[in-house]
Amino acid sequence: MKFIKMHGAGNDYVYVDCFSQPVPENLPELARDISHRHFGVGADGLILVRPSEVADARMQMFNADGSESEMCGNGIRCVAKLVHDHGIAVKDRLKIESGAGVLDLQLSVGQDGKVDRVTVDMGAPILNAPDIPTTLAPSGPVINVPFMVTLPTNHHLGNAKMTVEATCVSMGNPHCVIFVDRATDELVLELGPLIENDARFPRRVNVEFVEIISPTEVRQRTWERGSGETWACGTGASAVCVAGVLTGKTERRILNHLLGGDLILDWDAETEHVMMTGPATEVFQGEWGMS
Ligand SMILES: N[C@@H](CCC[C@H](N)C(=O)O)C(=O)O
Repeated sequence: MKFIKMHGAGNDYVYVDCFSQPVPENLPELARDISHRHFGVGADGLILVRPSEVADARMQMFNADGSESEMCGNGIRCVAKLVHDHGIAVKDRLKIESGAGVLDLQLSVGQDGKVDRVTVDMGAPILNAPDIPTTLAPSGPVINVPFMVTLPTNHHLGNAKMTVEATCVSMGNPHCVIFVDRATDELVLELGPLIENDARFPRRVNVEFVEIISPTEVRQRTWERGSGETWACGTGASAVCVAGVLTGKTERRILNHLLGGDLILDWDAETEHVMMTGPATEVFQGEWGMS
């Protein structure tokens, strides 16, 4: 199986072009094996680029633990680059089908004729609690809702309880945004997995810890459902843009600094759609097979 390793702001996936070869079998198992940082290629997950009946291509994505997600913001920018640079559809506007519907993408082509940046119309956020889904409210939006987490008994702080404020947004996939003074390792690496797997999120959740730098600039660290800490999350950055406006902390257009690079987000007041702009990079190509 031929593959292409790509990343968007350091959020790295193994991409498989299923226009030129058959769709591989046992996808959850393949995602786990190929994503392994020591025994595989190493990635945050696996993304298939498949033919679509309604768009230029269809993206199907799996996290590193083999679970399938509806949508990947950094991934869809790389899918657009792959579709353009590898000759599947050489256009500067593309439609890509995902679990969150068919999205419109505007490609920016560098001097070498290859795509270097992509703007994605991420669509309108979903704010109704049962649709996110979360049980933090019976219905309606979840904004700054106190959320108590009990640390495990073997934790160095003991069986302590911590309360954070959760603002929940779905961008096709579920996100819990928590504004903090400092996004420390302790918060991201210890609270992240507890919140991801909390019963109040019936389909688990992606967790964003966000520092406000100014009303137009934030810094984000992400604990992703199914992959752990990643260096960026495009749907998460979009959810943060929406959460910042809902909580009155930021304006509609923000610059978001993530561990692996920057994204620009704009929650359009007229369309209610979130526009996300960021880089897409091809790292290398390879072949995966049993020898
Ligand atoms: N990194 C992605 C999101 C990938 C899927 C996520 N872990 C989930 O399970 O929903 C992004 O850039 O959006």
